[in-house]
Amino acid sequence: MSETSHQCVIIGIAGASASGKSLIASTVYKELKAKVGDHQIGVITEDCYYNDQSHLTMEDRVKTNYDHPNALDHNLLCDHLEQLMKGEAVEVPQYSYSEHTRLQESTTMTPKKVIILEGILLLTDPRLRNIMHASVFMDTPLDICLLRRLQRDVAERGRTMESVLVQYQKTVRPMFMQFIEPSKQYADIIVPRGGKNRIAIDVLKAHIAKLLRS
Ligand SMILES: Nc1ncnc2c1ncn2[C@@H]1O[C@H](COP(=O)(O)OP(=O)(O)O)[C@@H](O)[C@H]1O
Ligand SMILES: Nc1ccn([C@@H]2O[C@H](COP(=O)(O)O)[C@@H](O)[C@H]2O)c(=O)n1
Repeated sequence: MSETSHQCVIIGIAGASASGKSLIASTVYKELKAKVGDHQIGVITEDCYYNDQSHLTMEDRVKTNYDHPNALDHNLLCDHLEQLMKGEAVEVPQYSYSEHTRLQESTTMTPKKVIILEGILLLTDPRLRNIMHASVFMDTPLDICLLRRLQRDVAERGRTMESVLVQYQKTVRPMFMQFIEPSKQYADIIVPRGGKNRIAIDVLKAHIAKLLRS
């Protein structure tokens, strides 16, 4: 746990792709928002900070390793979190998984008391670990993650089944082994089974509710 937070507390949720990070973050957010309002709590997704690749051909964009830390602009993410902690609003980029580029539009994030930050490589970066007040690792078995990613990427991210399987073997699984799994050691809480783990949701809600009262 870091002592650097001022007006805003950051809770990080990391883990494999399709391990349930977005689902648990959005469930905690929606259930707390209903009680405290959305001026107190927000969610930021690390995926919004993928490097813009509009200067590359589609062929080169498809070949990119999106599971390596170099694919992400953590400098911008750290700058934004520091601004939020100082009480300043930021423009969070929007990302297109089908085009592999940043969109022209961004989303304004006003300062919040608590920000839930979710993403695969968050705990690999010491700067982000230091900013976090608490961290969670979604420890869902990889075969379940692959099944869920396959369904989600075909339904929602404009992918074919074959492209998901090729990418999984080439980069997703190897990068998980090299970077993401070893970062589990830095988590305060390890959540098994995925984004519907009710006890984990309630523990996170109780922790955040306590922070909001303080
Ligand atoms: N425990 C669970 N049971 C059933 N489906 C789940 C569970 N956890 C996550 N999912 C589903 O799996 C898919 C991937 O989850 P998501 O939260 O998007 O993962 P991540 O953000 O880690 O990539 C989504 O369609 C989500 O609804
Ligand atoms: N252009 C992109 C950018 C990212 N990905 C994949 O997204 C995964 C991370 O997002 P999750 O919501 O699944 O955590 C990551 O594993 C990248 O492979 C992509 O396919 N294309």
